[in-house]
Amino acid sequence: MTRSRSRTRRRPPVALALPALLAIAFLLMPLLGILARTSWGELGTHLTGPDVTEALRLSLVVSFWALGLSLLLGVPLAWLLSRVDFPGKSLVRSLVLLPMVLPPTVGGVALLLGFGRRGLLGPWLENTFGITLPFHTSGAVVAATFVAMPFLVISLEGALGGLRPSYEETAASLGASPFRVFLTVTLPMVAPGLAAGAALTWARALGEFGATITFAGNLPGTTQTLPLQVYLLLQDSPEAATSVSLLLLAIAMAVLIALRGRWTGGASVRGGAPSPAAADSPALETDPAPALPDHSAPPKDDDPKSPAGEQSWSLDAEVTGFNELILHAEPGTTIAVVGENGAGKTTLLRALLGLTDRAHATLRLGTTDVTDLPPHKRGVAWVPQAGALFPHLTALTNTAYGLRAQGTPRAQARATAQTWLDRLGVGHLAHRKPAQLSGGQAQRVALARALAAQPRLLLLDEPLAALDQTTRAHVRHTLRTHLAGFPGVCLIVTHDPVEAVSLADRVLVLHDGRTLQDAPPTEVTRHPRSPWVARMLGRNAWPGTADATGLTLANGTHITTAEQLPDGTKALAIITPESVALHHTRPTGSPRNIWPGTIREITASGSRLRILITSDHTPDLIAEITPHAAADLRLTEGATVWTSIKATEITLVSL
Ligand SMILES: Nc1ncnc2c1ncn2[C@@H]1O[C@H](COP(=O)(O)OP(=O)(O)OP(=O)(O)O)[C@@H](O)[C@H]1O
Repeated sequence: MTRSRSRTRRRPPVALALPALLAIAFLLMPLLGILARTSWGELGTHLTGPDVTEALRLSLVVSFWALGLSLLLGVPLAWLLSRVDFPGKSLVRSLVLLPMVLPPTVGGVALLLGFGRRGLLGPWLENTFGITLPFHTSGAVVAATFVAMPFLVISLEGALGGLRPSYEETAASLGASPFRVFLTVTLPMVAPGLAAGAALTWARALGEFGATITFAGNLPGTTQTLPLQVYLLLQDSPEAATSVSLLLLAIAMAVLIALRGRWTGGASVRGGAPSPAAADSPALETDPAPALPDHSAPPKDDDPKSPAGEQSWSLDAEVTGFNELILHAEPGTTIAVVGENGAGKTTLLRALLGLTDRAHATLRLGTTDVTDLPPHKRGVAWVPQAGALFPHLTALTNTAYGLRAQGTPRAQARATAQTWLDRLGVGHLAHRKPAQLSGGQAQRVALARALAAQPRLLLLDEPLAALDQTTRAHVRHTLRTHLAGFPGVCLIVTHDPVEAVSLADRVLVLHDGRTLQDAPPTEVTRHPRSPWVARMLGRNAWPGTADATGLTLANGTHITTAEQLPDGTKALAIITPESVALHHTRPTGSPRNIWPGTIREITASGSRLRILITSDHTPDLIAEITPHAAADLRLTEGATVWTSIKATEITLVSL
C-alpha cells in the first residue's frame, strides 16, 4: 500500500509532464475566457430574459425527448451489437459511430435528404402520418437524437461487452427467459455504463447546434434551442451570449461531475476471492452444515414444471460434436468429470445446458426429453466457477431468483430461498450482497440458488476451485451432505483428485472430448486408465508392453511384477509413491525392481515428504516417505539414491 502510494508520488518525467500541462492549459483557456468575460452583475437579467427562458425550455424538451428516443432505440441496438453475430455487424457499428465524426452541418444535410420534405422518407411521413420534421420541434429532436444516440450505444455496448456471460447463462439455467434475463440481470449489471451513456447522450443533445440549424431551422419557440440562441446573441449581445454559454458550461460540468468515477462503469463483478468486507465479517466456513432430517427438495407444488408424481430424475445423454460420449446415470448419482486442460469438460456441461454449438446433447431427464428445449426450460441448473452470484441482488434474492423466474409468488419464493440458505448454513447472511460474502459463503449461496430452482440436473463447474484449503474441506463437507439428497444427477467438473474421489459416486475421465474411463472412484484409483489420471491421483504410471514376467518400458527397462497380462498387451504399471523405498546403497534381498536415480525435488505433502527422482533407467518417479526417514537417509536435492519397488506393489492396468 505504502509502496504504491510512493510510486504515484514519484516525480513524473519532464518530457511527459510538460506537454501534459500544456494540454491542460489549452483545454482550460477557453473556459477561463468565459469566466473572465462574464458580466456577473447582468447574469441574472441575461438568463431570465423571455428569449433565453424559452430557448432553455425548448432545449430541455428536445434533449429529454432525444434521450428517450436514444434509450428506446439505442439500448436494443447496443445489445444486438454486443450479443448477436450477424453479417455486416462492423458496418452497422461504423454507421452508429458516423454521427460522432460527421460535421454536424453535414449530418443536417443528410437528415434533410433522408427525412426532409423532399427526402427519401419525408413525403411518406407527411402523407401517411401528417408528420413534417423540418422547422418543427420534432425535427430538432430528430437532429439531436441523430448526433447524440451514438454516445449511448457505444457506452452501453462497452458495458455489455465487459459483462461476463456466465451471469446471464446462469440466470437462464435457473429458468429465466431471455427477456427476463435482460431486465433482471443484464440491465441492472450494466446500469453504471447505461447511466454514463445516458448522461453523455443528454449532454450532447443539449448542446446540439449544427445538425439542428441545418435540418430544423432556427425558429424561436419551435426549434431555437440554447446553442442556437448563443449563436444569435453573439451577433447582437455578446455579453448575453457569454452568460448563456456559462449556463451551458455549468450544465455540462455538472453532468461530468455526476459521472465522476463511472467512466470505467461496468458491473461490480466479484471474483471468487473474499472481499475485504467479508474478511472482517464473521466468516462461516467453520460452521458445520446443519444436520438435515430430510433433504428432499421443497414441495412439488413449488415447481410448475414437474410432472405430477415425478420425484427424481435420471440422466440419459448422447453427446456429439467436440464431445462424443454416452452418459447414463440413476437419480442421486454424483459424477466427477475430470480430464486434462482442453479435454472437453466445460464443453460437455455447456452442451447439456444447450449453450454451445460445439457439441450437441440429446438429453433425457427422467421421463422428459429436453433436447429441443431452450436452456431456460431444461431444468438444468449450472453453478459456474466462482458462483456468478448476481452482484446487485442479496443472497436471499439471488436464491429466490430461479423460483421467481418459474412463476412462484415473491413471498413464497423468498420463504423457500430462506429455507435453502438456512440448510446450507448461510441463512443469517440472507440480506448481504455477494461482495460482502467470503468465497466459501458465496459458494454456498450459489449452491443454494441452484438447488432452490429445483433442477433435474445439476452442473457444478469447479465449485471449490476458488477456495483455500481449509474452506475447501468445509465446503466439500457441506456439498457432500447436500448432494446426498439431490433427486437428480449431479456433474462436478474438478481438477482436484480429493474432490473427485470424495464427492462422486462415479469418475468420468475425458480425453479429447471422449470417455477414457467411467468408473467408481475406487476403481479409478486402483486402475487408472491413463498416465494423466494416475498422476492426478498422485500415482506413478509408466506405459509399456506386457510380457511373461512383467512390463517392458519404451526405453527397454524391464519391470518385474507379481501379476501378469497376456504377452504384448499395452499396459500401465501403476506404482503408489508410498511403495517406493529409498536407499543409500544398492539394496539386496527381495525387491525385484532396483534402479539408481537422482533426487530432483522434495516437497511436503501433508505429514509426509514427496520426493521426485529422475533416472536414466525409468521415467520420473515419485516416492513418499516420512520426514523421519528422510532425515535418516539425509536426503537432499541433487543427491544420488537407489530406489526399490517390490513386484507385488506394482499394478498392471491394460490400456
Ligand atoms: N468457443 C470455442 N471455440 C473454439 N474452440 C473452443 C471454444 N471453447 C473451447 N474450445 C476448445 O475446445 C476444447 C475443449 O475445451 P473445454 O473448455 O471444454 O475444455 P476443459 O476440459 O473444460 O478445459 P479446462 O480444464 O482448461 O477448463 C479445447 O481444445 C478448447 O481450446
